[in-house]
Amino acid sequence: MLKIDNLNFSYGNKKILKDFSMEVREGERVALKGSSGCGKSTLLRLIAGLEKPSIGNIFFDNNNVTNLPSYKREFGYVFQDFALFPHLNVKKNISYGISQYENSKKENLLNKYSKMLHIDSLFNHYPHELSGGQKQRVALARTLVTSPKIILLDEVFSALDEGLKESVRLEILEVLEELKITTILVTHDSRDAEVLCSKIIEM
Ligand SMILES: Nc1ncnc2c1ncn2[C@@H]1O[C@H](COP(=O)(O)OP(=O)(O)OP(=O)(O)O)[C@@H](O)[C@H]1O
Repeated sequence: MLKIDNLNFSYGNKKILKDFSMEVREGERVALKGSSGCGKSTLLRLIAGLEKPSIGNIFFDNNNVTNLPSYKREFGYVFQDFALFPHLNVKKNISYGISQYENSKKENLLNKYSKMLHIDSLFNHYPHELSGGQKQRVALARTLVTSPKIILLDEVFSALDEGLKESVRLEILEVLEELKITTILVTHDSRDAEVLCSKIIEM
């Protein structure tokens, strides 16, 4: 369903990706692993449409989306640092991307994903009042309410304490399995890849 075909990308004259190809089937969860600086986040940015390849194509459901702007791809991207809006409470952070929806639809989505991720009691809190694991779940909920066709997770566990990581991984796994959402996870941690993904691609 997602096909990356012969992608090349450089920052200036520094080559980051050379003839990179991969395929991800619908509902599959794939981990991209590799050493620091090998281009994992860059590949996610290319898939999301935040960067454009110099050569190569990205196909989604047999459509060439290489030149499609990011918002038209409808892929969800959860950043490493979660990038929550500090001046908005949890409820407003989560509903940010669906503010144009009518109220009942918005409330339904908000409630569904907040319950699923156990953050429905935190609606009035602000990001600085949340733990790392709570911030991560808010960031995930904010992306999931938009019903993305694919979810791109960039090192989303790396900011968490070791003691918390495993339980958060398992919780997130449960949600992704329930939704059967196609997922691409960037990580340098083998355990993230083992727990969450059925396929691991070494870059
Ligand atoms: N905006 C940029 N301008 C120039 N070079 C960049 C830019 N962003 C990243 N790079 C470089 O591109 C290379 C790939 O970066 P990228 O963030 O994709 O790596 P990564 O595999 O995700 O690394 P990490 O595991 O450390 O997050 C690195 O050498 C990085 O320094």
